[in-house]
Order: sequence, then C-alpha cells, then structure tokens
Amino acid sequence: MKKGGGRTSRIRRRKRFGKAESRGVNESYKPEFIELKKWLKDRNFEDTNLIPARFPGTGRGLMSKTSLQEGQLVIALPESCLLTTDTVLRSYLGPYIAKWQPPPSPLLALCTFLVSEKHAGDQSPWKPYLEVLPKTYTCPVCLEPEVVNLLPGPLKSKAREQRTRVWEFFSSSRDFFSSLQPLFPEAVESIFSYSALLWAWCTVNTRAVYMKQRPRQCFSTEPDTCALAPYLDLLNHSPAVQVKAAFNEESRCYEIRTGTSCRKHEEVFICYGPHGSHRLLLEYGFVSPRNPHACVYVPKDILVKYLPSTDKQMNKKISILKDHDFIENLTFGWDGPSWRLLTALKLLCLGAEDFTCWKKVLLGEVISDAHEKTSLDIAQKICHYFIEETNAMLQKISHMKDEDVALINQLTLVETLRTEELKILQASTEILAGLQTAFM
Ligand SMILES: C[S@@+](CC[C@H](N)C(=O)[O-])C[C@H]1O[C@@H](n2cnc3c(N)ncnc32)[C@H](O)[C@@H]1O
Repeated sequence: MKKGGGRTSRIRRRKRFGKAESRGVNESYKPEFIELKKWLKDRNFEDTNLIPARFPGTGRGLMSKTSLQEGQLVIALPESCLLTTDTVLRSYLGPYIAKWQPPPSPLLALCTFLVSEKHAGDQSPWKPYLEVLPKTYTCPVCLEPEVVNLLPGPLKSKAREQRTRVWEFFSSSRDFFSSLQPLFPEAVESIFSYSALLWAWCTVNTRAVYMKQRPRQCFSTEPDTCALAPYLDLLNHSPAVQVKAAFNEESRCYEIRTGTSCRKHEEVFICYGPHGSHRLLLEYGFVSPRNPHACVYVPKDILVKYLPSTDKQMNKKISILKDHDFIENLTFGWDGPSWRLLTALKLLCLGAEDFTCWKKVLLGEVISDAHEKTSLDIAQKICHYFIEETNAMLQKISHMKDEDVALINQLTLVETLRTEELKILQASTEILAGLQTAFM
C-alpha cells in the first residue's frame, strides 16, 4: 500500500486541513430536476460536468460528474436561460414598466416578474426554474424577532435595517402593482402581497449573479447588475475556492471557470466573495463553519467598557478615533485581536501625560512596555466579556430550541454563528495570553 494512501490517512488528512466530507446524494432523478434539465436543453444548454445533489454540510448543491482541473470551464449557461431586466422588458410587463413614473428600479422589475410568473403557475414558461427555487429563505428579514434578538449587536442592527428596507421596498411599490391590475383577473393586492415580494427579494438577493446591463431610461438610476441564472445558481459558496465568473460577450454565455481543482463526485463550489459570517448571514442566510474571514466585531460601548470612566480625555480620544476611521470594524479574528482593535485600545489607554503621542500610536509606534501591557490587558478583558456573553447566548438558544420546535431551523442558524464566534474568541484569548506573557 502506498504510504499515506489508505482510508485512515485520507480521513486524518481531511480532518487536519479542515476539509468537510463533501460526498453528496445524487438528486438528478427528482422530477423537478428532470423538468429543469429538459427546459435547459430546449434553450441549448446541456450540462456535462455537474449533477444536482444534497450534501451533509451545505444542503442542496452541485456535484462534479468528472474531476475538474484548474482553469476548466465548469458551466456555460446561454443567454437564453438567463432572467434579466431585458427578459422583463420583453414580457407583458414591459409596457407597464415603460409608462410608470417615477421609473421603477431594476430590482423591482425582477421581483415583479418573479411574483407574477410564480402566480401564473402551470402557464409560466419559467415554471421549471420556479419549481426548484426555495420556498422560504433564512436571511435575517425572514427571521422571527425573538431570533433576531439573539444575534450579536452589530448584526442585530443590520438585520433590523434589512427588515425596514424590504418593508419600504414593498410599500413604495404598491402603486406600481396597482397599475398592473389590467393584467390579472384577481385583485393585485392578493398577488403582490408582502410575503410574495419578500420571497422574490430574497430570491434575487441570495441567488443573482453579477451581470451589468446598459442603463435604460425606463428604469431608475440604481445599478442594473442582477441576473438570475437557473441551475448555475445551485452552486454553493466556499471561501476556499477561486473562480472566474462573467458573461462572455463572444459565446453569449454566463461562464464559470474554476481556479481550484475538484475531484469526481465532490461538491463544486464557487466563492461569493471574501465575506465574514455576518455578511454571509445578512446577504445569503447561512453561516459557513471555519470561515477564515469570520470575526467578532467590537462595538464602541464594549470598546470603552473596561476603561476608567474618570478619564477626562475620553471624549477627545473617541473623536480622534472617529476622525481617523478607527471606531468601526474593530475585530477579534482567528489570529487574535486585529491591528485596528489594538491600535484603538492603545489610543484609548494613553495616560494624560502621554496623550500628545496619539499620532504615534495611530502610526503603530510603541509608547512604552507599560502602555502595551495595559492595552493587551483591556483587549483580554473585552475578549472574556464576549466569551461569557456568547456562552450565555448559546445556553439561551439551547433552551429555546427545547421550548419552541417551530423555530428550530432559525435557532440552529444563530447557534452556528454564535458557536463559530466562540471558537474565534477562544483562539483570540489564547493568542492574547501569549502576548501578555512577554510583559510579565
Ligand atoms: C446561489 S444559492 C446556492 C444553491 C442553494 N443551496 C439551493 O439549494 O438552491 C445560495 C444559497 O445557498 C445556500 N448556501 C450557499 N453556500 C452555502 C454553504 N457553504 N453552506 C450552507 N448553505 C449554503 C444559502 O442558503 C444561500 O442563500
């Protein structure tokens, strides 16, 4: 037997490099995928590389039929399969969009089309695509308020902003929906309800690919960059892969080329961007374990929590941090407190006698060993505070999971986020302890 080639060593290697077991269960036999494949074939797309499958860690995705080499074309989806604002303008909705003032946004056009086609059911030429779309989503706007309450502070605020934004999107679109009444025998309010628009908004937000369209007068000035790409949008995210994805003007296909090789029968991933857990949850409704971009954000109230409240220069220090853009994005990561967090703390820890050195601190200069030590001690206290808070939240979530079975999926999502954050904080506290020993 070749050295290290056996099953045990393969498993050991996978564990060491954190590669999840990615073998999935083939789902191509399912009627919805058979219909979708037929629909794609009618539009000149036949897939040779991929199979729809369900994977233990990531859910539904695409599995490679063959091994894929770096640089290989994974999928080339013809323009005829893409759903863009052009598709909408060419449809029965086109004349209504063209005459509506003020011009609707490209996003509203896409969402209106999705809701209307979904309502058309069997009559919709897009039915095979609509049938494979998720029925519900897990972006924060879809979470129950008591689940949103369990999110870390900065994400909780963004989740609430998202809810407000989607509600305003709905209420500001009602008059436009009313103008579509001649197209439907039913009352438009029953078709373009908040829940229908929310579903469409989440569909576009979590699944659209970036494809810039030329600006058109019939739309508002918001960027027109979203296209829905049936089948291709079954590809899940991994922070560990590199891909090239773009519309090819020559072949008139949306193409994805892999920058990372993939073995036969493994899940094929693309990378949605170098996003941390908060962004992934906010935009896509999931959390990726062991995400190298994940971090724990330190908001201003916690930043100053362990500093003497008697510091007369505190307000001045805070305004310096604000002026120099050092008050946001202060984080703990897998490799400890960020340089920005430590720098902000060093500035806040300056004694009255050293206060004039604040510029040196922002440039990364060391003021004294004592000052370095104080800043590390404060960073460690903040880290411990977060560990305690996260543990308390995890206990609360576990309790709520026992109490409210209906919320189990939403609670599990937040639990995954909090568990990842706990691991980051534990890594950070160890790193900080190592740094602190240098000053003992
Ligand atoms: C473009 S779709 C990918 C296909 C999707 N899994 C499906 O079944 O339709 C994006 C959505 O897939 C899910 N997703 C993507 N990457 C994931 C991952 N690494 N782990 C868990 N869910 C993921 C999230 O729900 C996300 O909103």
